[in-house]
Amino acid sequence: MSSLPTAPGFPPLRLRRYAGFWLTDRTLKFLGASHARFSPRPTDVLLVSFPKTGTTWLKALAFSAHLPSTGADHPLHRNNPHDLVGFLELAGEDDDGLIYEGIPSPRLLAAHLPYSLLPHGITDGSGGRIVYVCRDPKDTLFSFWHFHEKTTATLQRMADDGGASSAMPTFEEAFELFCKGQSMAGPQWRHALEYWEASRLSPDQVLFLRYEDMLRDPEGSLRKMAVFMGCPFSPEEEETGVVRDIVELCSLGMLKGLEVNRSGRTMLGLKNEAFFRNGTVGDWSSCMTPAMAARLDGIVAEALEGSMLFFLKEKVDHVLPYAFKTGRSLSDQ
Ligand SMILES: Nc1ncnc2c1ncn2[C@@H]1O[C@H](COP(=O)(O)OS(=O)(=O)O)[C@@H](OP(=O)(O)O)[C@H]1O
Repeated sequence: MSSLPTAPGFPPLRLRRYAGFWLTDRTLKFLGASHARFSPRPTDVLLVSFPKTGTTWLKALAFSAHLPSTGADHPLHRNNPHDLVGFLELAGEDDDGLIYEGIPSPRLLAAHLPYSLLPHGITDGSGGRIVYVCRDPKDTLFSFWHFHEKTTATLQRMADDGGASSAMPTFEEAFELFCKGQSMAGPQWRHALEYWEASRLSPDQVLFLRYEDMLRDPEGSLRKMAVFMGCPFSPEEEETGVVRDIVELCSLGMLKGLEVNRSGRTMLGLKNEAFFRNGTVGDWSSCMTPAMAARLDGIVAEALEGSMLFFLKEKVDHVLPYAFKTGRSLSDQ
């Protein structure tokens, strides 16, 4: 680790560049152990996201799709989604590495790791399916900014790197770091591109979703996920409105209002309330000037030029900032 390039990141944690990504010391420290100790199963479903792109929502929806009802005894009424679907990265931190071994199949797990840094047993096609969600980088940064305000102290404790700064950077400073890709698991565009390429090469193994599309059509997105995860809704469930009920239960307004999310903390010590804010598209415009937005859009477009995934500013119902086109592979860049 000490030989890797190091730099400050946003949130203000020391990051090291490894295999093209900026990772925290904590992630790097346990990465090898996570690979060694985690045994993928063909029935696993892994929910992957860059931080602040829809992880919490994806966890709630995927978890609920596996349950028969949304009644008062539903675990989401008493648990934050992060405590129902654990992060794969934590397997390396567990002393005996068995935290996920006791979960019966099919297991539902999550990760913020780039595709190229997932355990090989997952990416070689024998380790189950991956659902990936991506989001407009401008909204991602804005969301991170607000999350950071609420969680600085805990994030620093979690970082465990001694290199964290306690100072809250200005939005402009955070923007500069984000533009350089210096955020947890950044750059975001490279993270998304790896999963986009994997989804094109292996559509049965990787489902690529967009947060903006999920907002526009939550029921359709949930159905798509359920089919992909191997638990499609039956005609009876459709008839009784299960899809609508799950979407309602997992909506931002509903989850945010639950007592557990207003007062509790996740198992990692983060305030539950910090995971729920506005959940909209285009919030970035309250903090980012048009010039800043154009610069970030330009950086992303340039980084992805000629590749398979393009983030473009498109105004289709104000929720489709992306367009995709085919081109050369990431490995060619
Ligand atoms: N249920 C639901 N529906 C829609 N949107 C939701 C939901 N839950 C969380 N959010 C919004 O997602 C943003 C947080 O991102 P993540 O969940 O990826 O955060 S984390 O990586 O798990 O820390 C953050 O976005 P912003 O509102 O833009 O900050 C949350 O408000």
